[in-house]
Amino acid sequence: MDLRITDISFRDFRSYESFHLGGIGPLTVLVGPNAIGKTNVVEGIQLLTAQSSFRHPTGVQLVREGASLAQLSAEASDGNRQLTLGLAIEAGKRRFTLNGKPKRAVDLKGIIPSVAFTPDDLELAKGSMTGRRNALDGVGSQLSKNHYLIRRDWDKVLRNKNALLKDEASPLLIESLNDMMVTCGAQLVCYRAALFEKLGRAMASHYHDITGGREQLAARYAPSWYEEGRWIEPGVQLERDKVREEMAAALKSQAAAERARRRSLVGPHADRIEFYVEGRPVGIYGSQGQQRSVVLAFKLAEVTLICDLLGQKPVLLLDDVMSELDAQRRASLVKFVSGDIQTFITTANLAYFDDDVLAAARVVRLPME
Ligand SMILES: Nc1ncnc2c1ncn2[C@@H]1O[C@H](COP(=O)(O)OP(=O)(O)OP(=O)(O)O)[C@@H](O)[C@H]1O
Repeated sequence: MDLRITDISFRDFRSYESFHLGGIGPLTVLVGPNAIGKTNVVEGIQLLTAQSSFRHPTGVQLVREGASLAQLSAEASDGNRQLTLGLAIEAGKRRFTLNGKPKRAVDLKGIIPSVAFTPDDLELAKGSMTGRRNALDGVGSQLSKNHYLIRRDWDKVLRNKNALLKDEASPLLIESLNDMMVTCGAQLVCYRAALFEKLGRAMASHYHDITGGREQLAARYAPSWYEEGRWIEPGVQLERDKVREEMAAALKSQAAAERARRRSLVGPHADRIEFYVEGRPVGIYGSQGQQRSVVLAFKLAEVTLICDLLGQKPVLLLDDVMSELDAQRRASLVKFVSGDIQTFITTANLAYFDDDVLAAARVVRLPME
């Protein structure tokens, strides 16, 4: 059996002085009026499981106003094993623990992964490429520590290079960073490409199901140095040495342009990701419904990949998305949820749920008495 959360408690976290939910089963629906703290619960679970929050808060924002230390914990069990994930936030710093022992965030990745789906994710189909790249790396970070670490290293080297370009440092000094850019950048591109190949295939399959087989989705990824319109061919595996060569050549040829624009133009921060529905980019040509189906397919693919690659089902966190989906897409999501994935759903309105879903769920009304 997979690890499942059985119990969560917060102290001085966000709006909660204290919060406890025990005896947690497969499906929990948190219902309550606006601003009552539904999303805060989901965010707490995401912080404990994915060691990050979709809101990207500072440490200070997570601690209840007026308090100095926030404490969060989750008990999980697979029937045999029992473990406790802990997080303390104080003076802006986060300290994670596993069974009371201090751990780095990176060492907890994948123990109980989670997939969050929030209204902000609806931007994935039509919003900026940055959002798509971050979403892809978010998936990769849960699946592999190395992906997480290399993205972190890449961000650091990119920041350094951009600072030099902004300060109009000498070309020699700027170029001295390029070796490091190539080492991290090529590695990240290779990780992304391998992951995207799997994610894209799973997305296409979910999209097919969501649309009842009426429409086809193709997900495409290209490193920043590919010319417009060129994508990595489906099924092709990138070779790291070749990617390194290509990136080094692109850095060389773009060096003057980078100096002129005073920012870095070559590297994973400028990779392109596009979703095509019926052969057209969905962000530009797609209907709202098609865009929502793409995002739903992305999220379901994320769950599928985590199950397949980690052998551990993730916790699914659905924050207020039922109201954003029409009946058919809600049905796809619910069908998936019923497939044994532990799920937490927040909503202001139970009318979005069918009776059989509610019958299978534990409905928690906030504020709790
Ligand atoms: N650090 C903090 N200290 C105290 N209160 C906080 C803190 N951070 C957030 N809050 C409060 O938490 C509340 C928002 O909670 P949350 O986002 O969980 O609401 P929600 O129930 O999901 O609402 P909606 O249905 O509108 O999305 C707000 O009243 C906000 O002021």
